[in-house]
Amino acid sequence: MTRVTLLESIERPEDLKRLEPEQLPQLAGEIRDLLVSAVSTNGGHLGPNLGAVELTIALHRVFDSPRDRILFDTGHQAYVHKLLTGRHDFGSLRMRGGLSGYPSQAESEHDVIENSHASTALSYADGIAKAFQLRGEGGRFVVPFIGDGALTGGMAWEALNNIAAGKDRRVVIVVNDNGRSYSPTIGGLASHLADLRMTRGYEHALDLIKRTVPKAPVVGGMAYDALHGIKKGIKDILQPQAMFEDLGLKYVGPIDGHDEAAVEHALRKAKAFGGPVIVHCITHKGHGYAPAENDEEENFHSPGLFDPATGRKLAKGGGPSWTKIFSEELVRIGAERPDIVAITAAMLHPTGLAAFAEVYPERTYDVGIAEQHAVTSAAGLALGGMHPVVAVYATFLNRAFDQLLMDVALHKLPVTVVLDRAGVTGDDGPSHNGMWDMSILQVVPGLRIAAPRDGAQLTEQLREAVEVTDGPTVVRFPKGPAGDEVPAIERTGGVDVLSRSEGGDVLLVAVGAMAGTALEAAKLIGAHGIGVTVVDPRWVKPLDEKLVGLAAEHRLVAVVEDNVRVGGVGDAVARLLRDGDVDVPVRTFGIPQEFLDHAKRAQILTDIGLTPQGLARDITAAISRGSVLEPTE
Ligand SMILES: Cc1ncc(C[n+]2csc(CCOP(=O)(O)OP(=O)(O)O)c2C)c(N)n1
Ligand SMILES: CC(=O)[C@@H](O)[C@H](O)COP(=O)(O)O
Ligand SMILES: [Mg+2]
Repeated sequence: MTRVTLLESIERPEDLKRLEPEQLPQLAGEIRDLLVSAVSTNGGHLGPNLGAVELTIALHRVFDSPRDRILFDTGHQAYVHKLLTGRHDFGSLRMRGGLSGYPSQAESEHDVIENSHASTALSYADGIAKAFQLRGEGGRFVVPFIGDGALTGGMAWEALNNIAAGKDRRVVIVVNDNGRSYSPTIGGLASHLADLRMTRGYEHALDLIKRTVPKAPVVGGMAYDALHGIKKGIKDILQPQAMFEDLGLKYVGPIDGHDEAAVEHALRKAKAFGGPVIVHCITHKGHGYAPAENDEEENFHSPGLFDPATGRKLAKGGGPSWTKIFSEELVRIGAERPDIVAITAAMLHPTGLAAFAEVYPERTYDVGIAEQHAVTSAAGLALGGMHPVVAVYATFLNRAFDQLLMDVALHKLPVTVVLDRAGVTGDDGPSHNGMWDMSILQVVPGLRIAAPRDGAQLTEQLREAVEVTDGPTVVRFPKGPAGDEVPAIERTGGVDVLSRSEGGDVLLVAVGAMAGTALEAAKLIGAHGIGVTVVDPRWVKPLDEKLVGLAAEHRLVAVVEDNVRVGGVGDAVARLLRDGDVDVPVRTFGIPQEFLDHAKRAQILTDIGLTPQGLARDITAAISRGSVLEPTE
């Protein structure tokens, strides 16, 4: 007879509410064991979820999801929420068809925000609270759960400004303050939160007073006045939450976020307040699993596969990653160029800037989860004579499009943006794929885009990019190992010819890291007697005019890119040929115009035909029919 664990008995939040307080530590332990086991085999986020166990238990015991809406900012810390709302199959975590690593409306009525981009939850909360009020449902609570890192994002402060204006809207903001994004959270807000953390005794002192006041013999108003005076004194001396209260937000805290009873007590106080409240909880990222608790190198935020017994990470294999190659080359460039400075948006290690920061700490800036500020502060640095390198994941650049367009490109400033995780990333779900950059950036006047095909080209094109002085440059590459070098047989203008074959049927334009796939596809197509020439444009904006002459020698141009087809490099090639009066049909092979469900990168590339076999099949079909298959969008 297998012992039914407490967790197995919880299918709905109501089951959780029925547990006795003394059962909750056992439940928390079971949850932590499951989190370590599941993430060690499937990947995902461990530190953030280990730190959110007691908080999430308390949230679901105090509030009534889904009547009350509990929102998770960024969503990477929602595994406990999933477990407490009946989703226990964590063996399927991040697998195709299995549990998403983020909230998913398709999975549960308890889930709201699917977007993994940080700093959005408070804006959603403001909107939902307004809707509740307009619909006469003002008694429902909206409970955004936001990390200290996400709180450094500008949207969060835009939202706080608006939430504070809704005095009678039931918004209970839970700040999960573990002092870290990946790295320790930076900036003035972080130090203010740290001040709040330093007054941990503040809330206990107040609670102590409250607990003693009813018991104190009532000797007229004197006792109350005396105690009230002590409370006011404590507030004046210890009260550091002026910032929030000056915004018009009631502040409760700081609370020990691993003391489930204390969190429940604070949440019930906040619930009773009847207006917008901030409940500031102090937690420890990785709490309850030693290897994740002492995570100075940010290894357990999103650890990949590891041995749960020791915490030792399992080797990923496959040779140096694109990120590592970029990281090492930037250090070399930094030694030659004192004007080079590096900027990260709270992702120093994941974007490979840690090595540069190690050598040039005074030339490295972590601006918090604030991509918009990162880009416009880079414009400022460029105006001051520096050449900033802003390293972000491609999907997060969407946040800073206007800043790149109007603060950098309009002023023709020398800023280099390095986009890691460009293209399909896969198991972090639809909002993490870096699949839009080569489309949205097409419209930025004067901006240049490099898509290196291998590590050697990454170092070469990064150097070319930082040499540009009359406008922004972008260098984009995918997640994971850079793989083998892909040599060119010749360079014509700025275009590298990777393979030629007789017959001149197809000009296959391979964009960036798709070069290896394109060469394999060319071999498969060649077996059908179809001549394929494979070229790498290297810089995909602006495109090199040499492509016009090369296209004119062929019957079909096929463009392969790890980007959405709409408005991508394929469309730019078609425009180039039209402008050059070359009437050769162009077929684009890329990512369809849809949000991609989570799965492994390889699975998704297979689904969308971006494999040697898929490309050979589709290109052969196109050339055989002699037709132009318009991109189906
Ligand atoms: C706009 C944006 N930039 C960067 C990221 C990458 N990212 C994911 S989680 C994270 C740190 C979040 O820190 P915090 O909000 O404090 O949550 P914690 O992990 O500490 O629980 C970052 C920077 C993101 N999700 N969204
Ligand atoms: C939630 C988030 O934005 C990141 O933590 C994301 O999971 C990145 O994962 P990789 O660094 O493994 O690409
Ligand atoms: Mg944090």
